[in-house]
Amino acid sequence: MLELTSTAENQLTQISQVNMDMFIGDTKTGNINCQFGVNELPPSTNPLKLEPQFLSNNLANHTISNRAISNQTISNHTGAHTNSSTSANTGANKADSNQVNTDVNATETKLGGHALSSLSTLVEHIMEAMIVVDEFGNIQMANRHAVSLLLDCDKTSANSLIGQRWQSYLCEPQKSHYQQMILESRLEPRPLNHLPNETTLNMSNGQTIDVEMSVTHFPMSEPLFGIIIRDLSKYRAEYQQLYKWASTDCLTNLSNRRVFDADLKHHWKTCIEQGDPISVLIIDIDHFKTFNDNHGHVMGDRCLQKIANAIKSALPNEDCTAARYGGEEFALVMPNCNTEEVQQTAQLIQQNINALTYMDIGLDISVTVSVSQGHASEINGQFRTANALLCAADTALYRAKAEGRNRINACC
Ligand SMILES: Nc1nc2c(ncn2[C@@H]2O[C@H](COP(=O)(O)OP(=O)(O)OP(=O)(O)O)[C@@H](O)[C@H]2O)c(=O)[nH]1
Repeated sequence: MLELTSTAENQLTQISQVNMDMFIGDTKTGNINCQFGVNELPPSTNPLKLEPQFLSNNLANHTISNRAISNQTISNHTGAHTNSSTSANTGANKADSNQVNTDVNATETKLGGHALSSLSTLVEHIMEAMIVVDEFGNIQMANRHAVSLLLDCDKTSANSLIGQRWQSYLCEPQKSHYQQMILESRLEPRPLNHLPNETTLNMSNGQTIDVEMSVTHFPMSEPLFGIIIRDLSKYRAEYQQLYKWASTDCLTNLSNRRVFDADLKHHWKTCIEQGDPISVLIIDIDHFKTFNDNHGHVMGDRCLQKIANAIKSALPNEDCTAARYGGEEFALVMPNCNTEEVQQTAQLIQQNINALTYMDIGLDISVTVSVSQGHASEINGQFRTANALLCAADTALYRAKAEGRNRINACC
């Protein structure tokens, strides 16, 4: 467990204090009071309205300062970090280390280094992937969580990200969007700030990851943006698993009744609005109670799975939904399908099911199963609601049963 040194603790206190001052500002004038260092803008000057000359000079100094501060902060913590600068204890690097500390002192006075070093400490210790970018999107600070996420590597130093362009990790259209927002935030006092948004990032290994990203504008003498990135891959995978469980019939892997009802409602609305036909087909296994009684429920379950596969393989296109409607009953929503097309699908289903054998599940070659089917189609305003269409298909099925089973009946 990493312990904060007293210096780091002081720095964190300072940044919270400084940030409060910065964000609260002068309530009377509306100006943001920025009190970072003696050479910075006077408190009454809005730090975002800077002369270009000042910005570029400041940026150059600031870049040095961040690297130096980052190195200094890291070297403050003995042994806890794997960073190239931790080798500063060896003789060869001692001179560099001293030079770094001198740089820090020089630039701290100029830029209000307390706030920057506090920010650097915050970035280093926060338990989220965090980077800080300048107004051009150049990464000025990064922590190990950010390296692990963006570079997909736990062993690389946080410095590997420094100087890279944050935009290169973004996908379009977000890339252009942020580019524009960053540019605008430089021209006028409209800080780029937002709560966590879902987006997709390009990783250095060429893969993409779904993340949640928030951006916080730090109104320093030159704008800095703190970006916190949270990997959503794990939550996405969990969500997809939960969605599958909530929408699929676990025995047959077809959609469940909830999805059927939702799809019927959705497709009904779309087809009616566009003047397209829509059909419903209901399929019910004949004498399934007898099958169960003769062969047992376990075999009955295997039979349901085989019938579901036979139905699935007869679907004319991916827009159609095949669902287990209940017990031994299945239903299809078929958008953009007229009476002829639903009749053809029903015939294919009947052929597939009549051709099934059950030897693969250990039953005799003589065992067969048939289904009865009823369908109805909305073409020219026959039905007022989706439910009326469903009821008509059910009535057609009832007649198919009544007329002897193993047949297809169309609603007329
Ligand atoms: N094995 C198994 N059987 C089920 C499942 N769901 C419903 N059943 C059975 O399906 C049978 C349905 O029986 P009935 O409603 O009388 O219908 P049927 O015997 O197919 O007769 P008809 O529909 O009139 O041809 C019952 O025996 C239920 O136990 C299931 O998930 N697994």
